[in-house]
Amino acid sequence: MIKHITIFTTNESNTSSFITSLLKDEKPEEFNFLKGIDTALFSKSEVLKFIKEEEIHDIKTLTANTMQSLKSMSSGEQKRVLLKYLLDQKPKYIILDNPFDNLDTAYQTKLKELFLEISESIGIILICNRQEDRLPIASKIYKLEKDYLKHYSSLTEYNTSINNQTSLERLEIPKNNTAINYAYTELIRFKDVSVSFQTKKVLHQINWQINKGEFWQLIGKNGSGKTTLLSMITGENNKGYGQELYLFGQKKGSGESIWDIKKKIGYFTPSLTDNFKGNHTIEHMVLAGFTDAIGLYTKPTETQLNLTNQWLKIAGLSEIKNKLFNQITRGEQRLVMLLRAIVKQPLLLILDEPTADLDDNNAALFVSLVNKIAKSKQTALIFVSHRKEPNLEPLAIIELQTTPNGSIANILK
Ligand SMILES: Nc1ncnc2c1ncn2[C@@H]1O[C@H](COP(=O)(O)OP(=O)(O)OP(=O)(O)O)[C@@H](O)[C@H]1O
Repeated sequence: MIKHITIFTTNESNTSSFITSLLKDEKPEEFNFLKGIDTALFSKSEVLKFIKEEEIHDIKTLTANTMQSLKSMSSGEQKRVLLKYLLDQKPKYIILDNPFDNLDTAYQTKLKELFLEISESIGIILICNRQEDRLPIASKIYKLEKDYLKHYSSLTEYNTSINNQTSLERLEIPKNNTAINYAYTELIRFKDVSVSFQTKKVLHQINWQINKGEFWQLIGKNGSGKTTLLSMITGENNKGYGQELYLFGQKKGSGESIWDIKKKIGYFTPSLTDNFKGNHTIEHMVLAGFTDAIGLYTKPTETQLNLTNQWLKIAGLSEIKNKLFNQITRGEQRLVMLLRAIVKQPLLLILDEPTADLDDNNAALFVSLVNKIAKSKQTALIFVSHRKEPNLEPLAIIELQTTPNGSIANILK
């Protein structure tokens, strides 16, 4: 008989080593039934494996039917081609590692239906750290506590075991008197900006103005152009040349320095965490945000030390500030990276799917810190997310809506 299993994880769980153990010959006892059985893995790490294979060995497995490279696909598109490939292999079991992360809500709904449909013939081992991601098919429920699997007899029993701790200390956001002095209201302005890649039209006549201290949420389906839009602000994309794109008052391509722009922007996306080997202390990681360096190479000023410690206190990380980055949990790492991006008090802070792969508790903590930063009005924010994060309080929403000519922008306030 096919088994369907749900394993709830938190950011304290050793999820990746647990998944590796499921695929090895020596499995946790409860999973011995997988021995010798074809088992597929649907996860972000598998996408990365195929990207590497394509880049290093020029092997196009997931993208065999397209000219486009896997790396240049949007994160949602990458997950779609991976799932199609895996299901074509007709596995007996499939491990779904946080399958709904990075996917738009319409596709999440479609996927849930698909998983229910395939569950007739394929066993599903769902690993998820958000409650809303569970599927109504599990015959067994576990929670992975570090490396230990704890069994629950029902979902109700699991639910009552969770303790929610979501508030941050009621402390004031520190003000950095050495932050960039900027006298104007307008930070960024797109006027009828369009972008295409070869024949693919991605953005169509975008009009969007971001003013000082505003809190924006950016939403839109997978592939609608959110990352492309952000990359035009951060300077990683030169499609803005010759168009009416104004970054901090300067027209794109009018001789502005990319370093000057970067100084005014804080940027965070979860994959940035991978750039850090983790052998710096938390305090040093945050301090290094003043210079955007990986480690701390210059002696910090008294003001920088002071600000860093105030931020650590707000995020509740003061007591562990001397721990190494690789010794703390994923949720704590995420908060540290947020502090690192905010500590210099940039004019604009971009958070690209910052809560992906956080558990409910840590996502709520992260969101409450973001709301706090937004309320201080010292920094404008753009928060990209597919999930409806409860309690997120943006001032306005910009939605990219796909059309055959590329996505148009709808401003929802
Ligand atoms: N260098 C490139 N070459 C070809 N197509 C590209 C390139 N970069 C992006 N695209 C395409 O542009 C479209 C927009 O991609 P983008 O990553 O901006 O979407 P997104 O809204 O961020 O998606 P997601 O929510 O899935 O992350 C996608 O269809 C993508 O495949």
